[in-house]
Amino acid sequence: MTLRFHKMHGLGNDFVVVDGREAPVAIDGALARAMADRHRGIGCDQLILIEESPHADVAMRIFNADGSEVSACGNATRCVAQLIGGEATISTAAGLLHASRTEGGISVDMGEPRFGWEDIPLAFAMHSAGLPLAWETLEKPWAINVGNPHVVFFVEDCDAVPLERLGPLIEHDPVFPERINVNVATIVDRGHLRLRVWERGAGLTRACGTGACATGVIAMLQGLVDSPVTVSLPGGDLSIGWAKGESIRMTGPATHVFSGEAELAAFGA
Ligand SMILES: N[C@H](CCC[C@H](N)C(=O)O)C(=O)O
Repeated sequence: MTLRFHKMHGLGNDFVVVDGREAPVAIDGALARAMADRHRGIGCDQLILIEESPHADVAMRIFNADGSEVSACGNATRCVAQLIGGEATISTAAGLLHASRTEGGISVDMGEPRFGWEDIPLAFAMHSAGLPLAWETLEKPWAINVGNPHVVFFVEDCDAVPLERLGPLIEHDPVFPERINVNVATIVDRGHLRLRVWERGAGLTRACGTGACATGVIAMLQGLVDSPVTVSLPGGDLSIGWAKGESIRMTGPATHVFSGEAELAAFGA
């Protein structure tokens, strides 16, 4: 079977997007892993499957490069919205997301954040204190769910953190039964922070939309930045806006690189 796909990225966080609306495709973790493989497959951080939805323009399923299926991906949400015209409601496992075209690219209402949840039994309410946990120099993280689970560490210089070593230790720590996305952030000023992310199931990425949402909200809750805040990731900038009781608003670019075809058999399917 021939598979059509779109290669896209959000600030270098790259995706293979398969539109299953025309020709339904059965994608499981093994196939996602094979397609995401940068040597034997097409290569991407996440594989994105678009499907029909009875209550939205489209449904979007998200598979990390390791084949794990997850419920939110901010950068991919902007890419899918752009692919289907810019204005879109997108149904995900984390809920119904609304996207619109703006001069900054694509804006997405990412839903309201949640603090403390079943995946992190030790999670404290955000206004009290960070979790009483530490991994070498990284300590007292803040836990937040923005459709997927994140911990956020505020550090003096996020570029100096050995995230390629500490990231997997934290991601796979048993305190996080669903694993975790790991964010290390440095406040620049009240309108700007820098961020690097070790993503659950994908490793170091050039950008993480939900990580920017998670970090921006916690920095606002801690009174460290105003809303909106510019989040500078290795791949570029996102704008994050939020106020208590409201949906997080993420704005940034979405890039279509090329479209292609591949035989499913090439991935061992
Ligand atoms: N690694 C994430 C999914 C992708 C998130 C990221 N690529 C984004 O743009 O939000 C997780 O396992 O929850």
